Amino acid sequence: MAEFIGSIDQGTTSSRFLIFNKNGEPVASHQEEFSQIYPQPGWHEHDPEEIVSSVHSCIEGAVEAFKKDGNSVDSIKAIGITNQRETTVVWDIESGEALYNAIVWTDTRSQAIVKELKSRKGADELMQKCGLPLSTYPSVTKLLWLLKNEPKVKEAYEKGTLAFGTIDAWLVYKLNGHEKRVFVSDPTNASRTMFMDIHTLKYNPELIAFFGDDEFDLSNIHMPDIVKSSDAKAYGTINSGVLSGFSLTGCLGDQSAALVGQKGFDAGSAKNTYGTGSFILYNTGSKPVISTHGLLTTVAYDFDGTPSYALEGSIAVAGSGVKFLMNNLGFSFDSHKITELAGTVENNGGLVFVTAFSGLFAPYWITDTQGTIFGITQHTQRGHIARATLEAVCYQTKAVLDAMEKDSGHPLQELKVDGGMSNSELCMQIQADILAENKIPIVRPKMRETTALGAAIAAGFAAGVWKNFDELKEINTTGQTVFEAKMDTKDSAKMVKRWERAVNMCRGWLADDE
Ligand SMILES: Nc1ncnc2c1ncn2[C@@H]1O[C@H](COP(=O)(O)OP(=O)(O)O)[C@@H](O)[C@H]1O
Ligand SMILES: O=P(O)(O)OC[C@H](O)CO
Repeated sequence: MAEFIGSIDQGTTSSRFLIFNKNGEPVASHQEEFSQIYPQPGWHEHDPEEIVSSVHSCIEGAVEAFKKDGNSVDSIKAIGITNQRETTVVWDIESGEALYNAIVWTDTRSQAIVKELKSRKGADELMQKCGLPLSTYPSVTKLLWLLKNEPKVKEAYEKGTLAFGTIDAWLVYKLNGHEKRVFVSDPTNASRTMFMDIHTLKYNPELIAFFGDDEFDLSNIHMPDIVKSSDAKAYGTINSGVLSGFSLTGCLGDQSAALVGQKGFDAGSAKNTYGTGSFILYNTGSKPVISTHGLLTTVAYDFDGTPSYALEGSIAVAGSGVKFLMNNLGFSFDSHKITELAGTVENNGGLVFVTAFSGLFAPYWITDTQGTIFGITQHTQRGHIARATLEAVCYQTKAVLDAMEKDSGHPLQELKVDGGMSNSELCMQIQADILAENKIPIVRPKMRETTALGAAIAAGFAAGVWKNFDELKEINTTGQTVFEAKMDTKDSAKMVKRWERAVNMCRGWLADDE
């Protein structure tokens, strides 16, 4: 009988469930968007219960389509999970009830907390221990904000019932059902909290102590056990719905999952996923490389207790810039149309849009700035703004790749791409043009659900559907599109220079008391 693997992909803007065959082809899928809550400037929340219900509903939708095609549910051998990372959920371990909305990775409300943490003794050593710089991005600063500002969270802390987890841990806990108390996280997710030692893949008591204070001892908070990304038992089973009783056997943060789905298993391979944000991961092999050029160190995957690591360039705004033009400025109702609009002009007309809605992440890490458009004249059209929005992510990608080259000492051979925004031919051509001097081809696979595929691979390994990387070699190799620079290197360099000038000019916009 044919074997299939299910994959839950819980992203920032939507949840999906896909069912893959052994050749890595999706045979059924269902996707649902859920509410984006922006209570104040810089704040971004999700309803944790809505996230769980959207996942259940995607499973029902995809399985229904799967059955309609004459397949039997019993042929689904395993289920994997992949998820938006850093997004923080707190709940009461006694009741299983969430105590606050999930604080999303993009949220910048913890800026004052970050500033205070930076002044603490030992702040300079954090990077060496956990691979992440202090910023509003990792989960820990969101957790601290919740402890200090939300009475229900403080109350649970005082009772000793406060549970903290990222979306993977929350989903696994809820899909298993509260009664079972399956409370686990994989290293690719746990490495984004700042509590995990990047060298040992275990919680580091020194890190946990660093973030505590006289009021809060963080070692008293329930945190998920860190287990391998591929594990036949640790993630439990789904307890309700059409896949009730089916095992969850793999879990990867979405960016790691995309690297796996792109089969970036060799040191030196790299991918960029242009989703809500854009995240470049460069496989560094079995040793963590601590960046000296503004990148993060993260776990690529840990299938068998011998982890692979990656250097990461995290860009906060990619597709969310496109959504901003649609939802806030009313440019269009469809992402695809934004690309069309960008194509109505020949170039950016002198416009640079620094899309620093959450400050600027890698490799700049500028916190005292906000989104800024430079170069508006009476010549400026909506098309220029659309184009500058696409270009912004491409410039940041170049800056990240240059940093990667410096950290690794090796120029990149090719950049594999995926994610919603990679559907835009224009955006991918702009990316190749902006990388003209680097001469890096952009390689886009035909099947672009690589994040979901990565989680399916993690789950499939534990269930014995695949046994090694060699068996995956042929998956998703036909029908790739390669984008190469068409722009003159000098023109490309001029554009990049103007971007860098804009980045420098937008520093310091936010005053200390803001
Ligand atoms: N043709 C397109 N041109 C530009 N942006 C696009 C296009 N198609 C999708 N997007 C953008 O991609 C994002 C969704 O990508 P996806 O990989 O599903 O993200 P996530 O996993 O973060 O939810 C949205 O922000 C959307 O606006
Ligand atoms: O939702 P995405 O695909 O932009 O990914 C979110 C990242 O995991 C945040 O670190």
